Amino acid sequence: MPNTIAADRPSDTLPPPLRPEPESAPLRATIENFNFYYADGFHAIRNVSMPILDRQVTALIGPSGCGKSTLLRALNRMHDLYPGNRYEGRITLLPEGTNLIGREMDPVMVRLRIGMVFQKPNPFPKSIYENVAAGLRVRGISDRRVIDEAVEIALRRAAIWDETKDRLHKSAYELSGGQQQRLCIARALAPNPEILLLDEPTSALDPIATAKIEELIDEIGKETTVVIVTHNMQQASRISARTAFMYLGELIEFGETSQIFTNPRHPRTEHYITGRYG
Ligand SMILES: Nc1ncnc2c1ncn2[C@@H]1O[C@H](COP(=O)(O)OP(=O)(O)OP(=O)(O)O)[C@@H](O)[C@H]1O
Repeated sequence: MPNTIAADRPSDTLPPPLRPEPESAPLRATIENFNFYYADGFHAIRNVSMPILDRQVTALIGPSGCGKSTLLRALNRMHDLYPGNRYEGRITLLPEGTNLIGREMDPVMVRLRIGMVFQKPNPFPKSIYENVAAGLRVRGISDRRVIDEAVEIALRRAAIWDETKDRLHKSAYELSGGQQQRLCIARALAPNPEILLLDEPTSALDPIATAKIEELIDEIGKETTVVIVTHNMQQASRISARTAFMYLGELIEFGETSQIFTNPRHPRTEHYITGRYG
């Protein structure tokens, strides 16, 4: 029972985190020696380096409080909405090589390029159509035909076109929770984000709505780079190509999802996926 032996060891005798192996698959971004400090000085992310594969789904997993959401929110500079938070290191968007956390990079521009969907569906108090059109209007697109087309494409990609095409001008609040979350995914997809961030997008949904969103993420991930935070390990194993396991702000292990779940190399990863803590 190697698990038991490892679990009984004092934590400071466990091996150090494993550095990710070099990737041969095309990359959309790289995170290098990334540290994040909240305004109160708390060092929430500790020297994380990992790749983000192009047009694949990358899952961030780990016990509550390990820093998954903090890392995700760094990718679109959400932390800049609160003064005093501090980034260190580099997050490079490829192929152009822009440092997303560089001082010269306007956080508002980053948020326009990197879309995000939150845990609870949060449609605007507007029509279904206007929710999806909102991101296009912010980017200065006003041609009605262009917007009509983009709204339809985004609703189709979010697998909610059939349910909404006859009531596009009705309030988004008339949709069910699962439909509202698919609408939020459509809203995030409409401007063609370079990366789509999903922060536990199914945690407020029932199993049927969850299954629909998982199918959807699987499809979206074929064309768009997706990073998802999830507590649900079955979800991570079903929909992601790569998994990053975090613990106390550190990246303990990163690898192919099948390897992480069937043959984890670090004892902490093994303890987590076998349900020893979390
Ligand atoms: N605004 C903040 N100021 C200071 N510390 C914070 C702040 N927000 C989060 N933290 C701390 O940062 C650490 C990481 O939090 P984070 O929300 O990223 O974890 P998580 O892995 O996403 O957790 P969960 O799965 O519970 O959502 C936690 O210790 C948390 O208490």
